[in-house]
Amino acid sequence: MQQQSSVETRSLSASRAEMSEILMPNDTNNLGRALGGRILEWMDVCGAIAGRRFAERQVVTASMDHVDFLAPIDVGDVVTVEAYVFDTGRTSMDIKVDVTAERPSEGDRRETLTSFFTFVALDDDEKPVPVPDLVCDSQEERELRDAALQKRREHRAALAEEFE
Ligand SMILES: CC(=O)SCCNC(=O)CCNC(=O)[C@H](O)C(C)(C)COP(=O)(O)OP(=O)(O)OC[C@H]1O[C@@H](n2cnc3c(N)ncnc32)[C@H](O)[C@@H]1OP(=O)(O)O
Repeated sequence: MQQQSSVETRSLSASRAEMSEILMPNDTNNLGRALGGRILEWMDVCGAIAGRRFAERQVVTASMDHVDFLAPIDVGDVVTVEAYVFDTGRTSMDIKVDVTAERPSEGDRRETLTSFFTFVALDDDEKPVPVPDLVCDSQEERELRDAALQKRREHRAALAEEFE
């Protein structure tokens, strides 16, 4: 009889999260541009949703990588945050979070920043608990996973070079 594996798995798609906001005056600095902290908050929330969908547990942010704000986001822009799990440890999940901004009337959509978060799943006693293994069932999922692994490697190598 064939032995069944008891390792729980979950697909990358199961983790995907997306949220959009209109950048309001309350979210801006005195130049009418996005407050960096507000964007980081939305990234943290979207990343946590991806982690909770994947782990089906409460999660906490353990870390986030360096962030570069590549382009301004102006009041009235539609800000979209997207996140997915691209790697897993025993109790931790690495999550890529991308932010784009757009003026629908102008038909543009700008990449404004990306970062990589680590979230840890917690059990009912708020202790780290194992997460499912990530599986990529489709070509699209494999490409998303590989793109995230590659981009994080590049980010970290560039940072290491900068601080040498
Ligand atoms: C200040 C704030 O408000 S931060 C925002 C909200 N976040 C929080 O409140 C989380 C506060 N931190 C914590 O509760 C704990 O440090 C935890 C849950 C993240 C980790 O707990 P620990 O007791 O260190 O657990 P443990 O050593 O077993 O590590 C658990 C996992 O977390 C990972 N981990 C722990 N610290 C970090 C870190 N700084 N960066 C990335 N991963 C980390 C470990 O590598 C391990 O992963 P693995 O199981 O996949 O191998």
